[in-house]
Amino acid sequence: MSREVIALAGDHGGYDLKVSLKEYLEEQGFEVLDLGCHSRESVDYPDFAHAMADAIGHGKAKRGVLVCGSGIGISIAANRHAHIRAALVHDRLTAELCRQHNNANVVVLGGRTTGPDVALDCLKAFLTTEFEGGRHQRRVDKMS
Ligand SMILES: O=C(CO)[C@H](O)[C@H](O)[C@H](O)COP(=O)(O)O
Repeated sequence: MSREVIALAGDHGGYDLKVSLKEYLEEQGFEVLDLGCHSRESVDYPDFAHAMADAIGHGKAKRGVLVCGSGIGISIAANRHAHIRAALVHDRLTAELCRQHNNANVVVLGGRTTGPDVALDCLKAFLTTEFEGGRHQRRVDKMS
């Protein structure tokens, strides 16, 4: 059986967190499409948000994880793409809700704002929580 591909990208502010999330995803058996960045050297977060949107838009992955310093800039950039529903989350509850109510296809974390243990908990919730559909589907449909 083929492994699910999870796309992963972020800027220098999220680099350390990206490394630990990548390790977790690989341990869990996911194939990680690492879109960079690949060091702590300063880069521009929109480049990585757009790379994520391209990867999902071209069917290379269905779900993705973005990280920057706060998670804010990279969320704004990613959500400029109509097919992306990127949710900046800060705890398990917001990570669950972004799936249950918003059918988020990208979870966003802040490497300078969220500790690694909480970030990992958010990622686990994002990966395992189903969209509830129903009234939420109607609202998601109205976004596009
Ligand atoms: O986009 C952001 C804030 O909205 C991210 O946190 C960036 O990682 C941050 O702006 C980068 O800042 P730096 O001073 O260039 O490291």
